[in-house]
Amino acid sequence: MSTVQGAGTAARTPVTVRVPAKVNVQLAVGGLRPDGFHDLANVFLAVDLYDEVTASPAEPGEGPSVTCRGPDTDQVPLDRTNLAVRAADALALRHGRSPDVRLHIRKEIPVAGGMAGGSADAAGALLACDALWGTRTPREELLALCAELGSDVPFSLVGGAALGRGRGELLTPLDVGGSFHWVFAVADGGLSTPAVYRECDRLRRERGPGAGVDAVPEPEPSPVLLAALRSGDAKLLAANLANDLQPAAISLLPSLDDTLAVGTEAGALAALVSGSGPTCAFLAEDAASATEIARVLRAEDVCRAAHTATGPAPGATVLPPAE
Ligand SMILES: C[C@](O)(CO)[C@H](O)COP(=O)(O)OP(=O)(O)OC[C@H]1O[C@@H](n2ccc(N)nc2=O)[C@H](O)[C@@H]1O
Ligand SMILES: Nc1ncnc2c1ncn2[C@@H]1O[C@H](COP(=O)(O)OP(=O)(O)OP(=O)(O)O)[C@@H](O)[C@H]1O
Repeated sequence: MSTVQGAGTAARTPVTVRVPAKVNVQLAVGGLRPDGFHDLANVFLAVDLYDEVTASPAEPGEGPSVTCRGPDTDQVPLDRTNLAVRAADALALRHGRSPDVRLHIRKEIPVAGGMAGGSADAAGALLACDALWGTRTPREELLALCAELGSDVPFSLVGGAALGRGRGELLTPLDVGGSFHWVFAVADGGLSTPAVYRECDRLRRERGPGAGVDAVPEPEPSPVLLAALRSGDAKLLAANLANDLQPAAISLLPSLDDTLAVGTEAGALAALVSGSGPTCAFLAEDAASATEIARVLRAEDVCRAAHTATGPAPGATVLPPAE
């Protein structure tokens, strides 16, 4: 049996971790910071649309490799820049060991869709490699590694619902009093997150001095929105959904306006762009309404795919070994 020095026992069989997508029910974006990030009040909700990351043993010195299956995975890099590989590298460095692992990603989360797909894979790979290598990294250290890998990655690990401050990595868990029904309309192609933040700054600058990027207020979570989550009140949540990146995403991809309008016409309580987009999110009254909204979105041909999902969903979870 192989063991890792100063740590637990390494697994000889593959470890699979399931990780949820997210929707931002509030995304309040502050001014541009000197480090190139924006301060946020970011209210995350995890939904039950999942990627699965499997970590399998590799030969000593082989290093990390990754394969990926699912829609649009031709856009996912399979080299050292893949976020799952970067996570394996970061964990191995932390433990002073060689990052020998074969990673496989089963992808359901839209690629470059504003639903934290790459972040989910990073969180999944961290947890899967930690179990495979028996490195038993304390939760706080895993969260710190997640934050190094990306602003959304800590939330992918914890799931549920949380308020993200700072650049989104400083999390406070939130109580949720029920399950919310969603429909996600996946666009053809993706949007680059940095490009959407840049466009947000540009639009603010365009509004002129005094109203533009220099006069952005401190982002704050909405107390009414947090109360809606706590009570599980879908109508109250719908009335308070807000995404400061939405005008920027629509400016870069104007057809999103049509997608949002079609889902609203089909009976959604509210519609918004998910994070940096271009996936559009529709909050539905119940499961039947969600199914109907998804049907109409597909029939009207305003998206490449429409998925129903519910949230909150659990964060990254090690699955029991397959029989
Ligand atoms: C849009 C959201 O998905 C909402 O949850 C996130 O803010 C984006 O999180 P992410 O994809 O994990 O982003 P990161 O990998 O940390 O950063 C990518 C780029 O997005 C921009 N970025 C990201 C987060 C943030 N608070 N401010 C930013 O301006 C920066 O240009 C940064 O270089
Ligand atoms: N494992 C991965 N899965 C998907 N994309 C990845 C991965 N690793 C690296 N990438 C790169 O990251 C880019 C962003 O993809 P991702 O799916 O994370 O976007 P996103 O969901 O919009 O992110 P977020 O919502 O966190 O801003 C992709 O275009 C791809 O080049």
